[in-house]
Amino acid sequence: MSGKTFSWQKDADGIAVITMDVPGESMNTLRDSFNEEVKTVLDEIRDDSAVRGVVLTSGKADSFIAGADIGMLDRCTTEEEVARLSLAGHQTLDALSALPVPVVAAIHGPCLGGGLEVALACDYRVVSDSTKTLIGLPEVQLGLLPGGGGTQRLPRVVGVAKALDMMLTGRQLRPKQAGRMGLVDEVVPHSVLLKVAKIWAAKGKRGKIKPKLSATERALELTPLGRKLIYDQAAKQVEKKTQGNYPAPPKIIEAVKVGREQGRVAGFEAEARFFAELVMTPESEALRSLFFATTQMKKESGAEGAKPAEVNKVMVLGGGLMGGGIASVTALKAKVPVRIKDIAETGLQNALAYSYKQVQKRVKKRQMTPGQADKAMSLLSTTTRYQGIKDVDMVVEAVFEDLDLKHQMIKDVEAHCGPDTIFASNTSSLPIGQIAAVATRPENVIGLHYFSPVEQMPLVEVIAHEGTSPQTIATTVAFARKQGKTPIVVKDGAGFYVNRILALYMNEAANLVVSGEPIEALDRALVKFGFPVGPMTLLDEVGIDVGAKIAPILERELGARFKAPEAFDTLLADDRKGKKNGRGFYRHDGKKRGPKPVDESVYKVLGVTPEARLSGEELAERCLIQMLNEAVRCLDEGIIASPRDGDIGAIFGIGFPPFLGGPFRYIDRIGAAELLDKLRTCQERYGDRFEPSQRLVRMAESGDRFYS
Ligand SMILES: C[C@H](O)CC(=O)SCCNC(=O)CCNC(=O)[C@H](O)C(C)(C)COP(=O)(O)OP(=O)(O)OC[C@H]1O[C@@H](n2cnc3c(N)ncnc32)[C@H](O)[C@@H]1OP(=O)(O)O
Repeated sequence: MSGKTFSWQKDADGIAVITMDVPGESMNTLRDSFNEEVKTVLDEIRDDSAVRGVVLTSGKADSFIAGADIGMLDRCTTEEEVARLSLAGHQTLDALSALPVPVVAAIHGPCLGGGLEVALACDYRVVSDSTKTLIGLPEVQLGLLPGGGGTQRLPRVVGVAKALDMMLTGRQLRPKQAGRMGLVDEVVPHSVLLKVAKIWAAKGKRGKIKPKLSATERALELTPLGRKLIYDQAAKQVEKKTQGNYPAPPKIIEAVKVGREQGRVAGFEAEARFFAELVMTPESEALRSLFFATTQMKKESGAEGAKPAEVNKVMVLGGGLMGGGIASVTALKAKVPVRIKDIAETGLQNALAYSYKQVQKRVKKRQMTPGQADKAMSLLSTTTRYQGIKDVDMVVEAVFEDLDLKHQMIKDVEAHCGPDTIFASNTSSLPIGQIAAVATRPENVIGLHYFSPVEQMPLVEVIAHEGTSPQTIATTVAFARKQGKTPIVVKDGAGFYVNRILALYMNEAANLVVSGEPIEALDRALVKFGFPVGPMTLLDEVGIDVGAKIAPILERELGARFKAPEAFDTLLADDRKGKKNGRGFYRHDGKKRGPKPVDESVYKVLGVTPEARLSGEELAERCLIQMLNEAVRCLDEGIIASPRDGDIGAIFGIGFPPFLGGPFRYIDRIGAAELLDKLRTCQERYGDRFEPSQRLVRMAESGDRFYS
């Protein structure tokens, strides 16, 4: 990068406009090297007695500042180096604040992390009402705290409780939300942003900042005892949510507390120190790697050289939970017309109701206007017959896991749709090659595997069988992205990647329950390890019947290590399908929210007396090493193209603990030799399902790692 990032110009009214525009980059990010340049600009402005006010804006079309350059943080090797960066940033922003004239941030586009910290150092903030404008401190998602003064300045502007909420969740606010909170002073159309910012700049320096607080909030915020309640409550919630696995949230609370209770100097000093410590933690390193991985993946087409075709009309076959969800993200996210087909009217009504519920939620949260909701719903239509679909570009089938049924669908679609229509199957276990076997145009057949609940789960697996054309792959990948998903392209094979590694983990959990380990202890152990829910809760959610249906397919295609415990059949014989019929491992008949009690009668059905013999760590480890070993096998067999895809797939598809960076980063962290050792011990004790993969054996010998 060369050239200047900051320039300034004074207008006839004496308002100086500073423009930030990092040369050669699509987005502005903050770097250490800018401090000197900013200092020079501020000196020049201070020396110009004709300047009455300052507006700080971005020269980029659609971004203000997306935060500190994460790559710069990644290159730091010591805490001292990071602390120096943070303190230098504090000095620069203090100098901006200390200008004798009012300073206004004119914000359009992402204003995140260090970007918001810059804006907080200004006297006023004016933002565009564009959907591109996002305001927040997302550092916690990188395992960090705001290190540019955010932990100190935000509480002064919006109050301690709201500041903690923003920093602990990392959530990004829309302009109007930020306005309601008092974080920004005015929300205006983009076209008049600069003009309005200049009016604010002419108003004069702002006096003492007072957060907008309700009477109850004031009672809490303005007394030491009240604030103690806020800190304690936040700490309790953080512990519950993170199980102590993430080091950043407690540091965020501590930095706010030090600043509020011991004063400005102590607060800024604590922030820089904690920031430096956090950048060096393996948790932050893993979370930063996710940012780099997902950014890199956004640019990949899935098939080199192929250009995606436009998808202007979609059909979804099957109006069940998955079909309804797929139709919903197609209409609401991708904004593409979608026709749902089901043999039963009730299925269609349920699918429409699913989308209606989604839009209502958004309207309630003011993420959508009622007009936008109506428009989104108008993109959905239903049918019980193949009609009006000649021009659909993509058909996504989400019917039962039955090969004959899927074959029939391919024949129907080929008979009723055009020659280029893509047939995407949402099968979770059947190899796509087998589904495509009856197709006259197998190049149009592909797997597009969503996870439930579709609107929440960020991953999709795109599965190309041997005959899938590169164009079909590229179109499907681009379309999944339009639906707001992160696609990974995986090779064909039973269970693909995610369900394959999940199946062994779930089987092992079931084996542990069958051996008498208490259900809640097992779930607790894996939640403590960092999974969002335990395996038995997950099985109840997904459906014991679904697990039982997939298991034999995986065993037949992949071998005896996938043999599920016979317990599945025993449970089904007792009519236990999980949450869907209210009979599973847990009781589903009580209150809707909060933890459910274990249905003790399940032990009797399984013929076991529950007794905890293994520790939580041992329980978690036994399930986990099965998942890790199988992930390595998938890499070896080319099911996933890279450790990066395997890590993203496990985190976004299963909820593998993000702070560990995914199975492959985790293996690198503990060492292949250590994992091999654990697998061999289990193989001796429990059998060959624990046989280590060949690649792991080789890596343990050579000391190689997945990531350099
Ligand atoms: C001291 C401070 O407190 C510490 C910090 O500020 S840490 C950083 C906090 N900020 C963040 O976490 C925001 C990270 N960025 C994002 O979430 C998203 O990029 C975004 C919402 C801003 C935009 O998303 P989107 O429009 O999809 O664009 P996206 O493809 O992600 O990014 C565009 C480019 O900007 C880069 N970029 C965005 N934010 C960046 C950042 N903070 N650091 C480095 N690069 C960044 C991306 O790497 C990408 O670069 P490329 O074109 O060379 O590949």
